[in-house]
Amino acid sequence: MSHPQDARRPAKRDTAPRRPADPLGTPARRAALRLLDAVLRRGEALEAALPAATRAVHGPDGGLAHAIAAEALRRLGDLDALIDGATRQRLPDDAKARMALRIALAQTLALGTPPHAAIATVLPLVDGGPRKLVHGVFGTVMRAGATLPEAATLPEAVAERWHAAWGEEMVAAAALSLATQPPTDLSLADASATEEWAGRLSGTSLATGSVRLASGHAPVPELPGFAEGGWWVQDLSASLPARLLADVGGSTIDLCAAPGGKTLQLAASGKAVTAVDVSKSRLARLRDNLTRTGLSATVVTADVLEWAPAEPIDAVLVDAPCSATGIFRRHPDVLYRAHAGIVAEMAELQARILARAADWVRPGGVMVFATCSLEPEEGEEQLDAFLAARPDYRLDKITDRVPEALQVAIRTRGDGEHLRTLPGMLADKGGCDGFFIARLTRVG
Ligand SMILES: C[S@@+](CC[C@H](N)C(=O)[O-])C[C@H]1O[C@@H](n2cnc3c(N)ncnc32)[C@H](O)[C@@H]1O
Repeated sequence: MSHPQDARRPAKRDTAPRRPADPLGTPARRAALRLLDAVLRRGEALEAALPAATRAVHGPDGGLAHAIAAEALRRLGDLDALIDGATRQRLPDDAKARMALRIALAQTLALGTPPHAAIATVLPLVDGGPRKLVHGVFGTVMRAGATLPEAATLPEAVAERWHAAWGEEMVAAAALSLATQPPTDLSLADASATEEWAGRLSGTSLATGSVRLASGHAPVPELPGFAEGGWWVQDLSASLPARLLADVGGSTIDLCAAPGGKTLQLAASGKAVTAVDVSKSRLARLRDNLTRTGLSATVVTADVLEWAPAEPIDAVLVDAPCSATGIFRRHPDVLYRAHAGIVAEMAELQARILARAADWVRPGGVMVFATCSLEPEEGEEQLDAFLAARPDYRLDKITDRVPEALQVAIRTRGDGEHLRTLPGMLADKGGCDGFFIARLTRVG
């Protein structure tokens, strides 16, 4: 509604200096800058920051911005070493000039963008600022014929943490896999058709019910079988928790279920599954996945710290929220967000969820606990604390339930076993995500 006095007011002059229109290609780089800023300064997840950061760009530019930001994060340590080697005074970590250089160099050195296109599209990001410096440093790095090392440099804090937990070899394997585009694993709705799907998709199979596609395949929705719901994307490691429940009948609750990779697996094996998650948006993706695959599950939107089933249950899968450092190959942003404080916070939440879920299982029933984390606090130490607090639970032996390709991940603890997948496992076949998984039976 207009104000009655509007007519008498002089029109407000826009005195803010106008930015010249961006040249072609720059909006994608501006969006990449917003993404890096969201992850590195505000600690947001790259995927969560995408909608806001790419709102102003069109068509394939959103995908390009995502690819540039992900590659810059994957290679951040290496790019920064090149930048620091070409500047007399160290640029602050969050300086716009450093961000612009990371974006330009990630494109030329990792994505194959010609240098003149990479720098021309990035310079407008520092208009009215250190344009000359950015141009000069980029030129120096290019003239020196810089290339990226075979293994990526991990953030120092992460390398130290993992060195202390898993040793030098694991850190070297993680650095190598960070530099490599991971393959895509698919879980199949019909495990008996594994060979057929491997053939149709030109993939290989490392385990029944799973097909691996080398990186560089067509976009997922365009692959044969996506529309008809024959499979869904899920790393081989992530398929292990549901495999451990294959022989357990009766009612199964998939706790922290969205977007539903494990719910689909459980439903495909014929189980009556209740999928519980607190996130409405992630559950919407779970519902879409159920519709696409023609599988069914009861879906509950609830906070598991408040919700409880009406009756004792036969099996529960707790795929608990965690730091997600085990999936750094696909989500390199976790390496910059999951600091020690987050790990401790997540470990505490997991302990609370486990304690609740443990009370719902009937004697003789089974609980599987899983996290996609490479932090012992969210795996081995969590299991130790649980077993110390709950003498009514026993850690099961799992060898018979684990596909041969991943038996290398089985570790013994007392009379039982758990799974610890690490970077470096299956390295010659494309590797696997980092997971901790334990199966426990309620004996009391
Ligand atoms: C590791 S992800 C689950 C992945 C899923 N199981 C799959 O296979 O696709 C963890 C999930 O826990 C959910 N979550 C976190 N805190 C929760 C809570 N208090 N109650 C219910 N769900 C929660 C998150 O929304 C997230 O979807």
